[in-house]
Amino acid sequence: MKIKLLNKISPVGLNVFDETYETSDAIENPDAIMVRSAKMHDLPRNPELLAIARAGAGVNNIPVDACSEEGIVVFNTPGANANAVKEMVLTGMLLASRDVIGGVEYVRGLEGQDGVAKLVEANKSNFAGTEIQGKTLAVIGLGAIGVLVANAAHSLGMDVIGYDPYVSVNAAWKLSRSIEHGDSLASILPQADFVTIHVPLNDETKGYINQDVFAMMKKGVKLMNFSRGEIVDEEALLKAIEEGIVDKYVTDFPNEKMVNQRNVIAIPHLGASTEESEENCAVMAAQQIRDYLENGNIVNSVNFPACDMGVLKLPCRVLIMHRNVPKIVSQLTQLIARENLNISDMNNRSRKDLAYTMLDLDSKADAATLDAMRAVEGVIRVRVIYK
Ligand SMILES: NC(=O)c1ccc[n+]([C@@H]2O[C@H](COP(=O)([O-])OP(=O)(O)OC[C@H]3O[C@@H](n4cnc5c(N)ncnc54)[C@H](O)[C@@H]3O)[C@@H](O)[C@H]2O)c1
Ligand SMILES: O=C(O)CC[C@@H](O)C(=O)O
Repeated sequence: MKIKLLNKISPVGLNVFDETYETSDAIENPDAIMVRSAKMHDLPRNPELLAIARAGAGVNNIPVDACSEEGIVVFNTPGANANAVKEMVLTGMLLASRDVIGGVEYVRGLEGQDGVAKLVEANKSNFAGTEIQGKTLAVIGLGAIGVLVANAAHSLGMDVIGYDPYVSVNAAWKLSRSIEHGDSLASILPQADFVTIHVPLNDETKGYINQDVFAMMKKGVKLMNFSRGEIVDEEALLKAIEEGIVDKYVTDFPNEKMVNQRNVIAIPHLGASTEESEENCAVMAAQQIRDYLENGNIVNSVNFPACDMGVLKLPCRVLIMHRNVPKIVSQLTQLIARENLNISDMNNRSRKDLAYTMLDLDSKADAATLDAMRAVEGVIRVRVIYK
């Protein structure tokens, strides 16, 4: 099996692959791709490609809809880098509260001067600020990262309110009971001294923090964006800075416009850049790819349903990706029955308009049966794994 690496992937993750795998950035016609932030929308996809694993959370760099149409499973690694991002958000809030960066630059500028200790005491008030304890933090998006940030901020003495119209049961369980939640942005933003955004970038959230949303915010708010640059409307942001609504904007997504703006602290996308997080993401992504290539199991996909039949023990497993419409499964099983093949076990799962069927057979399926399955209307891809 050939795994193409589109970004630097932690070697600990690559160790998940045994000697039957080849991993490199130079591979052509891969069976699977491992990627971090590389933009894949304009890259060609070879017909053999079965899976793309995003060693991270955001999948906006991957053409997910096109992959679904081509029967390519897209995985991500939910939660694997959440702690790293949480720590960076806390750093961002502290950097926005006192001018630590300006202060450090000031001290550097004193090189070669006499009386440095006296000078810093005379000028330190230029870099003083406020504490985060006792302030109110609004968390937009209570997923893997939002929950960790909310709980950590609460334990540092902040009052925390959150908003997430699609919050999962799992995330809700993890959220500290002291954290309030609102039913709209308007219900959480007016009282917040700090706002932090933890939502995916998609059609709904592009430009989410716009002029109307800035108008809901308290004057002097400090805004953290460790999600994606495009979630914040930059024109509206610059206006909000000008008007004193936003006191500091801390972003992990610098661009040409943001590199040197007043009151903007731009960090070079370091949210997930820790040894621990890179290892966690790479290991999880590699394990998911291996399980899919070797057993056809789908865990943590963002386009196909979760479907897991464990390690393949029978002679043959047929994997069918298809539309979630009536009569497909019955047609597939009839084709198997026609050849007198026995289905020992099966699983069928759906997600929106896509479905996935796994069939464990007591003997090998012949090429003609597999081709007949491929010809069923609504079938996207048929793959077979032999033991
Ligand atoms: N800076 C970095 O290095 C870094 C690292 C990891 C993730 N991220 C970004 O952070 C995002 C969130 O990561 P996560 O691991 O917490 O993902 P997640 O899927 O666990 O959580 C996202 C949450 O946002 C919520 N949400 C979706 N639309 C919303 C809306 N319109 N309003 C409010 N909430 C909404 C979802 O219900 C979900 O609970 C990722 O999609 C990625 O873009 C950045
Ligand atoms: O891979 C990275 O360094 C960043 C990952 C991050 O943006 C994510 O969405 O998980």
